[in-house]
Amino acid sequence: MKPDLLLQAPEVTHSPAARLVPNSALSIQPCGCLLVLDREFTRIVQCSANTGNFLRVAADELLDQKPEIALGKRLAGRVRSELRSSERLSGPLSIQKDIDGRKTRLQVNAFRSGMVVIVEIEPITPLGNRRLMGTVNQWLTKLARAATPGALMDILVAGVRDITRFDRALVFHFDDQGHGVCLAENLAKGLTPVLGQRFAASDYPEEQRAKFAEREVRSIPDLGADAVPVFSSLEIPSDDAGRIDLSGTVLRAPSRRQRSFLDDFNARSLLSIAIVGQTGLWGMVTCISATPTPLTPTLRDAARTVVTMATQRLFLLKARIESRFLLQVQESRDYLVEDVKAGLSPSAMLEKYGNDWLTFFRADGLACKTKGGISGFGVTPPLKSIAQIARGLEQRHGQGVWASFRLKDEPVAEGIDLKGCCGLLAAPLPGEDSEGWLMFFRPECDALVCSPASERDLHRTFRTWLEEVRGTSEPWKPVECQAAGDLGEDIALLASASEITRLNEMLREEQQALARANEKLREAASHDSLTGIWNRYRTEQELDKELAKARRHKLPFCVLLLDIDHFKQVNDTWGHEAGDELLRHIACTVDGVLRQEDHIGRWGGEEFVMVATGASREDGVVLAERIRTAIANVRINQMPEGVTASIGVATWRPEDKRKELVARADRAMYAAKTAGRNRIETDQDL
Ligand SMILES: Nc1nc2c(ncn2[C@@H]2O[C@H](COP(=O)(O)OP(=O)(O)OP(=O)(O)O)[C@@H](O)[C@H]2O)c(=O)[nH]1
Repeated sequence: MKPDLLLQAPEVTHSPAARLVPNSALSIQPCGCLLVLDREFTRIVQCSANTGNFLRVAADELLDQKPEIALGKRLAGRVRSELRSSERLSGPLSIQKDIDGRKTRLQVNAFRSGMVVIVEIEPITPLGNRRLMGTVNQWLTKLARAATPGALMDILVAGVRDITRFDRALVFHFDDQGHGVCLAENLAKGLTPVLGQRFAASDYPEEQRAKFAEREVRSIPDLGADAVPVFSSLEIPSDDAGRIDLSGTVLRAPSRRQRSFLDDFNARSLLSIAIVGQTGLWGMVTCISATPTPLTPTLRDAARTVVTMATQRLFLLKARIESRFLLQVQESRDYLVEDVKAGLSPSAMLEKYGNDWLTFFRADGLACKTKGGISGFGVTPPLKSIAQIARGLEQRHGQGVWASFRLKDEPVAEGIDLKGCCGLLAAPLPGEDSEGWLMFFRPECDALVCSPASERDLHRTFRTWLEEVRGTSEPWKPVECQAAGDLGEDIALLASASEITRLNEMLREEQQALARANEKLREAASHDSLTGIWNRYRTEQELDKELAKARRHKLPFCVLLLDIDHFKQVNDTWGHEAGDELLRHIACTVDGVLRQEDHIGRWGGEEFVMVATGASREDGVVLAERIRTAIANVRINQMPEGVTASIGVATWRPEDKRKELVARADRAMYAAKTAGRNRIETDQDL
């Protein structure tokens, strides 16, 4: 038999009762009936066995006939013309039939599925005195006012349950890996909550999720009701049996997976409505009851309207959260511009912004690796591990933002101590020869931390999920990766500015050290290391300056040469160190006696030279006397007795050179020594 035979019903002009051959692959729920027509909508090629209950025409009378027999001329014409230009009716149509003596409205839906058109027919049962419009409006208003996704979900489950009267309404969300979690729940008193319940992606495989996202609504009013077979008038070869896809109709019989899901909850009826985002199935609203719960299409559509509205609001709120997040990061970036100017270091930057960034990026730890080093903030792997990961990223990954929520399985982290960090978002710090990274770390997923109260609470799916996701963190959102990349660019600027500041700082310090060394050298070249006063070289320079000044301005000045008396005995008696100490004290004492413009220098050993500018011989003698008296009063700890000094005073003569002037002072000093020491002599007679 040709494979497309089932679609090619034989031409039948009268309406003899057709032979009923059940299609073993197809069955539906008894709450409605189903017609399968050829693609031109001219022949009923298959139909459910229960058409008589709804359409007043038995299945064998419908098979191979025109759709008008079942739907009436007007409705059939309308369906035919709408399906000429689209895949499905723009909205449900309705017809009225006399069923058991009562006028009953039937909702008719039709859509193309492969090579056939499927028509589903369900009775619209009256709502009694329920005012559905008002109820739906009230929930839509509440949804429109929800300020957070969490509040929105709570309103959604309350609303859907209020409309459908199921025992329990739940919102499940699928994460990027397809793992599910129950985010919101509204349930009748006495039922055990399943809020927070997780289940593994494998429990609801990708393919089924994708299909559900397309058809959006699944309704099983009574799991226990006998399935109704679908008939054809011809034997359908087993290869062709499943060629008609009923997954698009709300009437299809429950699958094994749905049965086991409902068994897990001890439930008898189900309504699921998909929450579909731009990237596919985000989650679903699922209602379940322990008893059969008939749901007229009107109520089902009302629940769907509420879910559709909630879906739009949810994505709006999420978009707002994302844009608030980006704004917060942008604000930090604006501040960073100032920090770049101020030369803030990366570690200071982490101190300044660390807490904010951890909150924005929902991370526990943060690290910044630059050429200058690694700084960490919050809970991170050890700095050594961070350096290893950074090296791995450079070698294996190159430039660009890199993220993982299962770090331990990544080659870049192989054999590295991660200290429990499971997620890493790494943004490169771009630069000429950059080796820098900004890294955010996340711990193991929160849900793994909560341990179930008992083994019984370890629901099968939760246990599977636990096995699948152990060692993973919350995944990183694309918007977080984008923001981290932007932040990385600014931090790269900050890091290089800080590096320049650091180098400048080093340069300045080196310059200062050099200046200090030079100063010391200069000091050493002109000062006596023991007493700190001028040395002989510097004193000679001063003498030359004074001689030139005297010659130019005819201004007299005196040179006093001082020699401590019996200094050898001081050393011999009190030790050399006491001698040094005494020399320091004498230098300091004499310096204190001199006027501001006069100078003292160490001439050698225990000899000192004083230059008294603008001083006459008499002035020189007075000064020498003051110095002699001051020295006689000097005492140091180690030496109770004082010392005396002999001073020679020489006065400038116009023909003087330095040597002659000092020689006269020296001779005068020797004269003082010879005359008995502790006295003053001048060069008057020399
Ligand atoms: N402690 C100490 N002693 C010094 C220093 N420079 C020179 N002397 C000592 O000073 C002493 C000078 O001795 P002399 O030149 O014999 O003269 P004097 O003992 O002072 O006797 P008169 O000058 O004749 O009164 C020597 O013993 C030197 O070793 C010094 O920097 N520290």
